[in-house]
Amino acid sequence: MSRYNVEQILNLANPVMPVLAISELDHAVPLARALAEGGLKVLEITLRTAVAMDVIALLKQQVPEVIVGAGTVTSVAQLEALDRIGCDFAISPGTTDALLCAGKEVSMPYLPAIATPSELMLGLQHGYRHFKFFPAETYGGVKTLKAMAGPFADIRFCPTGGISESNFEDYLKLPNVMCVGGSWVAPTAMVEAHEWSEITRLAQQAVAKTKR
Ligand SMILES: O=C(O)C(=O)C[C@H](O)[C@H](O)COP(=O)(O)O
Repeated sequence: MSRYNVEQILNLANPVMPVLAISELDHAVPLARALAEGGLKVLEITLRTAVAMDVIALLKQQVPEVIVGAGTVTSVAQLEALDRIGCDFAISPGTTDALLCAGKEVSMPYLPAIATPSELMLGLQHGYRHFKFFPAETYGGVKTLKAMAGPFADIRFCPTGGISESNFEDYLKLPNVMCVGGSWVAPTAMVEAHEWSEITRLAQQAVAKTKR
């Protein structure tokens, strides 16, 4: 059983859930520690790299202060494999009927993504109340989320995709947004150059901005 439910995870992720595509296993621990030190403790490890599953298992073992989630979950087989290795939560960039069903059976929280009202309504039918909104900027960003708050007032979102230091605060002002997701707090060039203290600074900057 995961330590947290989806509501707690999204609350703890505020203001930003770093979206990470880690290509070298050696980067995982220092990167997670750098982000945690900066105040960002809920991480989305995308399954876009060959080592992603190993990264998740390693972080679960060695960095207990972070909450380790998986992103880019596109199949039920992946969801079940993540559950077996004790991942804390799973996120998809979209969803399918099969994933919505399987997400209710696994022991960790599953966050499906939507981009339209019809996709949202399919998720509602399956009992979901929290969604990733992806790709946020391309699908109307803040304006779309404001429109969704009319018919779907009690639904909460984690918008992701195209969000950066320059616009994340606009999203966090919305009552239906619990946190945003973004890769800007851990740029690939900084990770490759092992600039861990710079990454801590980016994380601190995001946290400080939202406390003003
Ligand atoms: O891989 C996934 O599962 C995704 O859902 C995509 C990521 O969340 C976005 O690619 C992050 O967006 P950026 O912050 O614009 O880089």
